[in-house]
Amino acid sequence: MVDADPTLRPEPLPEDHDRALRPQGLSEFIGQAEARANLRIFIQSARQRGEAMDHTLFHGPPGLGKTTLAQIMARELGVNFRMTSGPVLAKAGDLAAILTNLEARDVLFIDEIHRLNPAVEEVLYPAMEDFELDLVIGEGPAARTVRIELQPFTLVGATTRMGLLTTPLRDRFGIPTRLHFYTVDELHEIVTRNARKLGAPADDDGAREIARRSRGTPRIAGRLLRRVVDFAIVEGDGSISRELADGALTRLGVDNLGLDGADRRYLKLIAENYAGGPVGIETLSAALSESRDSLEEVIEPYLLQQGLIQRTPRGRMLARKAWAHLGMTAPKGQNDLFG
Ligand SMILES: Nc1ncnc2c1ncn2[C@@H]1O[C@H](COP(=O)(O)OP(=O)(O)OP(=O)(O)O)[C@@H](O)[C@H]1O
Ligand SMILES: [Mg+2]
Repeated sequence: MVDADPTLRPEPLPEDHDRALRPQGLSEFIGQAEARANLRIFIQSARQRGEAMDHTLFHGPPGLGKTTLAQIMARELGVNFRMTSGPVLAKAGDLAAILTNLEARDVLFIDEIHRLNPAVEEVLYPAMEDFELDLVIGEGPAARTVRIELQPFTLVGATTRMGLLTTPLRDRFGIPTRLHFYTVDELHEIVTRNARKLGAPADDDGAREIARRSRGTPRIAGRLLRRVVDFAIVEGDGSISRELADGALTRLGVDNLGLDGADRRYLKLIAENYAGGPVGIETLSAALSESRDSLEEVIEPYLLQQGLIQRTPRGRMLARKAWAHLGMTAPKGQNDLFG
């Protein structure tokens, strides 16, 4: 991962904490039409009943708006937003401290909820189901359990790995919501709006060029836009045309499908060293010095969605489109597999 530009990966960077570009309400949130329409109903119903909204789980690849939607929910419900994450909650007591401080109907957001420690997860079950906390006080023979009543609250969980959630946890979410990659049109709208907010207007083709090369992901669109704005200010007239966007993105190593160095290295490895596959994920992970998790969570979802690779029981295989994209010819027999 030496030559990959880290600004192109969808992991949160400090600039995400700059809230300038984050949509504040459901009506400002572009895309995810189905999720948005359903949330609107559930939020309004909870408000009319004066009750805590049901627990909600957002799952999908990084950078699609899980955290943003959780914040929007709290704002639209008119309640406090409390945020923590699976790996941060080391002990049951850490979670208990947060739960006992919630006010009625608050939203508690737990990011990376698939990484909860099992002892912490145990505490969460009765809290989610009955708004109760069973705490063990003291140690040894003197230990006793006390039950604490909690205020009704809404747990919003987010995960990039739905498959790693335990069944009892998954079953306690009344509103499981899958987020999908954005269409180019949706990203086009997001880029156009954000370019205006950043004071560097993009024309239609300029915004579309950035949208096309953002891997279906608003976080990447935001990052690429900021870099293109830099080029527009320093080397252009401060506005974004297709030529300017294309030049800037190419210099950033983002190709015309939106793939960056890490994506291309993944594809090339399978092409050049494994004749197009199938090759196991552990082998790829070792050869690329990338964790299996980051291959599965960050790199592969978009390659799969684009039809560049396929997952088979025997491993990953390049699809015909990937050979064409790499400018290479598939070995004989390969094309028969992918019509
Ligand atoms: N629908 C949208 N419209 C405009 N901007 C969006 C939208 N969704 C997300 N964004 C922007 O994309 C960035 C990433 O969103 P967010 O942090 O919510 O993603 P996430 O799914 O929580 O990612 P992760 O899985 O890495 O935590 C934010 O800067 C946010 O402002
Ligand atoms: Mg997030």
